[in-house]
Amino acid sequence: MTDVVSPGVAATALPPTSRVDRYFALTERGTTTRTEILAGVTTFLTMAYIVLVNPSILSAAGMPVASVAAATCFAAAFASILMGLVANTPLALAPGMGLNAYFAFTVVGQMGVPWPVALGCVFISGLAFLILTLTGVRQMIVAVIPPYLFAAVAGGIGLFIGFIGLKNAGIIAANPATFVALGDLKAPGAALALLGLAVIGALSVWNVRGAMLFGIVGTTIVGWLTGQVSVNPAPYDLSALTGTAFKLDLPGVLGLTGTHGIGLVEILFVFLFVDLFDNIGTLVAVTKRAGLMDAAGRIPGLNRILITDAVATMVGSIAGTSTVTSYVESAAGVQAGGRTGLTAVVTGILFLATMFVAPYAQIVPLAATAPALIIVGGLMLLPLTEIEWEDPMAAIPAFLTVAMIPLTFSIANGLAFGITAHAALKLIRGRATRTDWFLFLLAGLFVVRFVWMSAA
Ligand SMILES: Nc1ncnc2[nH]cnc12
Repeated sequence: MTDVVSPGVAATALPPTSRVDRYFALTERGTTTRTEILAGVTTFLTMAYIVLVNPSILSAAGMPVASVAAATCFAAAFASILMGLVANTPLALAPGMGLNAYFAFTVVGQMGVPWPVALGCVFISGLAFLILTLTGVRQMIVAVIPPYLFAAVAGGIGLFIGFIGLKNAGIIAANPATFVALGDLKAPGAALALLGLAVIGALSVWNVRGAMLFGIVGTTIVGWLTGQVSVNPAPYDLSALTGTAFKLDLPGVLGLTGTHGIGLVEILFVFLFVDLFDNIGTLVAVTKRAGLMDAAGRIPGLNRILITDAVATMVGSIAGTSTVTSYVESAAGVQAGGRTGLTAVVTGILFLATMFVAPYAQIVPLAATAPALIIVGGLMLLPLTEIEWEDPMAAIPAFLTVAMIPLTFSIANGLAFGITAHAALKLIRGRATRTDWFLFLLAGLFVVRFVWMSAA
């Protein structure tokens, strides 16, 4: 997969009529400005839930909700507009589900890293992503990871997100005998979340654009009517929007030594690898659906897309949010006819406009964002269908990856189990080759990590 198309190259059958047409190659790709605008609005509606859900997750790390909402809008706007202008692809971006949970619950919650330092880690992982892409090392890494592990990580993250949603809703609860059990469904929060689940589910099966967004807003209104939501009508202070901007602590990252030393390597590794996995998986899914892949199965402008992603992650961390990634929801815009970067630019402009209502994100209760987590989690299971489950060489590492991510509440553990099992089975089956040295290096590091963790 290499960079084969530049934006603005327009070998048209019909002469392009405007500069916009020439820049985005609208006529060449058989689309119009109107179709692209509609597609951009469609993508925005399907992914706008992140403006409410991301702050609700990152607030678990102690980050201010209004500021994270603003940072989410800004990062999504910046990244989507850049993607449209630089890579001319109908791909919108935003802070990714999965890594936001890893950021809040594992890095800050379990490892005790302060959130500004965690933002510093996100910045460095974005920089590393950029360097790996520019030097071609990324291609080498992708080559040693089998496609089924990409799929398994995506599915495992889907279960992880769904698990967090069910837990946030109180639909499941801790149980000393069985670890996890059914929660009290009559509790107000659980009942409200179940209602939200029903509403989003119904809107989704009716193919309503913005099902997720309307479901969250509708659930919040019901929560308000039933006295579960306190709405503070005071006008908001615009300075609240900048509570996370420029707060990243880079020197603090270098200070993560001692007990955090090995943790730092792991944090950077997970941020980097999951961003890489997320992007490649999403790109394949969306460009395939848009018919933008070339005959050899290559993604046009791949390097530009990944460079944009890396820069977006760095800018997002400066604004105050976890890793920014290409959104699989962009497929909705593609379904609506979007074929060029103009679609992404329109989505980005809408995110920019949303920034000014960001402080109201605080009104939305956990019970209203939980149903979105559950449904997004379910949708992220789709890549699991690509795994050859009848082949134990694939099924065993894939299952370990899928199971360990939610059950250990850690993407890192799932990655570690999957990659180690893949390497071990390759060795046992006598299929290891010299070109697999990087795979075995990774697996070796994971084994050292497991030994170190159990000794700690
Ligand atoms: N991590 C992620 N990757 C791709 N699409 C997403 N949509 C929401 N979160 C996503």
